[in-house]
Amino acid sequence: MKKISILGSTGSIGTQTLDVIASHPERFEVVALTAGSNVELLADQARRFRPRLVALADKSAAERVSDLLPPGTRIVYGEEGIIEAAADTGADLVITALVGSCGLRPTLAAIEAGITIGLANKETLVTAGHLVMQRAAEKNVAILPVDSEHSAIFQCLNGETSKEVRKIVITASGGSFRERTRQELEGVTIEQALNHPNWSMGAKITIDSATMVNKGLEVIEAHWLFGTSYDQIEVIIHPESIIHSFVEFVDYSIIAQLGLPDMRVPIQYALTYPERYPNPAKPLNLAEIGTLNFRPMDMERYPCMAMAFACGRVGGSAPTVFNAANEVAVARFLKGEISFLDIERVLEQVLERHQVTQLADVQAIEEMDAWARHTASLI
Ligand SMILES: NC(=O)C1=CN([C@@H]2O[C@H](COP(=O)(O)OP(=O)(O)OC[C@H]3O[C@@H](n4cnc5c(N)ncnc54)[C@H](OP(=O)(O)O)[C@@H]3O)[C@@H](O)[C@H]2O)C=CC1
Ligand SMILES: CC(=O)[C@@H](O)[C@H](O)COP(=O)(O)O
Ligand SMILES: [Mn+2]
Repeated sequence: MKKISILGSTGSIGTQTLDVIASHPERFEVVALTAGSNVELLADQARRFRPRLVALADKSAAERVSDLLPPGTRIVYGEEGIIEAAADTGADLVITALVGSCGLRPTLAAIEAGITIGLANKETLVTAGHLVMQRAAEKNVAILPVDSEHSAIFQCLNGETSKEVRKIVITASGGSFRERTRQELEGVTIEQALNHPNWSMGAKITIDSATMVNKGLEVIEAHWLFGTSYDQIEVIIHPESIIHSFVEFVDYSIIAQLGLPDMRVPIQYALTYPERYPNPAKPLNLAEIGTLNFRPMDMERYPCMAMAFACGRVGGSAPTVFNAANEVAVARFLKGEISFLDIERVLEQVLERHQVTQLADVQAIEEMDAWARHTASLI
């Protein structure tokens, strides 16, 4: 039995991870589950999967959950609690499905404990890719991608080295507003922005998809996961989200990974790697789909894509600032404080005020993250 800890079990990735686990009860044991504040769903999951420990970010939520849990379940809270769930419950694999850079310390703690990471929480790699990848290499810890594009690239590479790769091509759906011009983005609503054409996901990543920040974060994530230079990473729009990404090798062979847009496929691959098992998802029928479409990325239509590439290339503190400012801008948009187009204005203005520096440790990352959040909250 592989022992699994899920950070963010009540979210979109977390619940789908439990879905996959439930379809292979003989292979997996859930040892820890964590949530922000969703007491009812976490308690329900705990009654079903019987983890040794549950953690809630929110202390009052942790107090409320105790009556709802099976006897003997340990309850912890706060960042320390999430870290305990990541590193101290005997897990073989931690699925990091928290949203935002709050995933950084728990991920590093799991790496310190020598636990394999199934990484959905891309913000962790964007904000501190150099620290995470260096420590994972030193501790000989595998970081298995859960993000659909990165799982695709990982499967296409299949162990081939970066010197054989000509380029990595990440596909983008184009998001909720892909058929709109920039002028038509004025006045779009939260509800419209949350209506992703292909994927059902948490609110933050759905907005990121609409602004194309998601793809920008994924470019930086790919750089760290696969050691690819930014010149070797390309993004194209593929509205059907059937090809999840592809790799072109030096001999111009292209290997792609295809499937219906269902996160249970990449989630399961991380859970069972290096093996493959039947999946609760549906098979892809290309004859039924008939046509797949592609168009080039338009950096003027999607300026956040250009900003992300620039931040990745500059390196140092730039991706940390880009990520933190975006987290605040998206939260403000979702609260109705700023408009959709203001998200990119906030990003531009925070980056303009930022002077790039090197961030040597987690404390430096967190200080820069706090500066960017504060600045983004004032624009
Ligand atoms: N959803 C998807 O299909 C995909 C997601 N990803 C990435 O996976 C990650 C998770 O995304 P998604 O599942 O959509 O997000 P959701 O918003 O659906 O879920 C987030 C999870 O994190 C918990 N959480 C939120 N804030 C905190 C906090 N401050 N401290 C501790 N826990 C917290 C939530 O708890 P609660 O429920 O209590 O609020 C919930 O369990 C993101 O990084 C995203 O970019 C990548 C590829 C696809
Ligand atoms: C499912 C997944 O991995 C998301 O990151 C998805 O890629 C979002 O789609 P787009 O950002 O391409 O719209
Ligand atoms: Mn993705």
